[in-house]
Amino acid sequence: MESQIQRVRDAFASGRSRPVRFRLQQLKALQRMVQEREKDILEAIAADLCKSELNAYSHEVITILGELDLVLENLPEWVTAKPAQKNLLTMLDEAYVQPEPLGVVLIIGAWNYPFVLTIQPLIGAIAAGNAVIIKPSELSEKTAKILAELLPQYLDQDLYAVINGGVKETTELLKQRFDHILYTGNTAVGKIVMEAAAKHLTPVTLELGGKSPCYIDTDCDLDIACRRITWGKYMNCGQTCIAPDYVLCEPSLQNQIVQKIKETVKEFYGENIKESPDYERIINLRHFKRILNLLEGQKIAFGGETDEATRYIGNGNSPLALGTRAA
Ligand SMILES: NC(=O)c1ccc[n+]([C@@H]2O[C@H](COP(=O)([O-])OP(=O)(O)OC[C@H]3O[C@@H](n4cnc5c(N)ncnc54)[C@H](O)[C@@H]3O)[C@@H](O)[C@H]2O)c1
Ligand SMILES: CCCCCCC=O
Repeated sequence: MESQIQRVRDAFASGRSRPVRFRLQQLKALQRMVQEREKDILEAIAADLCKSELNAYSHEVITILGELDLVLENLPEWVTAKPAQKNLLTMLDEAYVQPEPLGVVLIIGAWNYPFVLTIQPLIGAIAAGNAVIIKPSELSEKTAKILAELLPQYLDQDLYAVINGGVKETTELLKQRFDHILYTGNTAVGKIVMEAAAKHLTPVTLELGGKSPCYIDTDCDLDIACRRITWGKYMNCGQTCIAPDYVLCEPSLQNQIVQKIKETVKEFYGENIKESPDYERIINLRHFKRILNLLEGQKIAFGGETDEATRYIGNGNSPLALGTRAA
């Protein structure tokens, strides 16, 4: 691992990641990879999360193509030096702000949107002229595998390296010095990443978890509110960082909200949700059991059917639909 990182560091030191022309060329190669290998990418995401082709494309691929278009169009302007305001100390100088690459960047991806959450930071890191070590989540193993297979076929192999592995490998990686770390995942591991980075005074960007409550007021349009909440909660079977976690409302609205969400779920996924091609599955058995534990002792409003073999939880990984509590 150390020699792999040293190879990436040497490639950065060679200076070839810096010219804007090179960055644009690498980003176009990444764009080509997504376009040419779309089928393989969608298959890998589907295998990890049981995502339909349409969902995998609209959740993950379309975002990346949009990000690439944005960066390809704007990068030349973004990297141009901008005049800086002068002061007493710099009044005789030519003063400007010039964006510079940081060096070797570590990207640690998460499993819930395994392609977009790994490739989006990669686009930014390449655009800024950095070299990159990419560590996809080991939980979404098919996507991790396809990234390790495809990226070296399209990108400079010395500047951008994929290192796959689990906690052991990530722990080893974090002992090394990086110039920036971008991590997406849970808060507990976020603290581990920040502590490891602090040892080298490495700056970090941490995209962590949290709670996303919804509030439905008495003057809301209930149909629209319930439709939007259902969409946000059931997308990717609830496995989205900003999926609604719970709904706060006047007690008088509770039954109507549960009823409207039930109806919307049926409209979105049909009578037999288990057979719906649009309804995903929980990423692994550990998370499946964790969610079942959360449901223990709760009042189930509707659904609740489970199938451990396929990690199916009927009507969603969703206390909203599965349980209601009076305020
Ligand atoms: N803010 C955002 O944009 C965003 C996006 C997606 C997910 N999330 C949050 O991420 C969380 C889900 O992610 P997760 O943590 O389950 O993903 P995960 O299990 O895939 O872990 C994330 C990464 O951390 C590494 N890792 C795990 N344990 C480690 C350890 N002990 N030491 C070092 N590295 C370790 C893994 O190898 C993986 O690459 C949720 O809380 C979700 O809300 C946030
Ligand atoms: C449509 C892209 C959703 C990305 C969500 C990231 C958090 O889980």
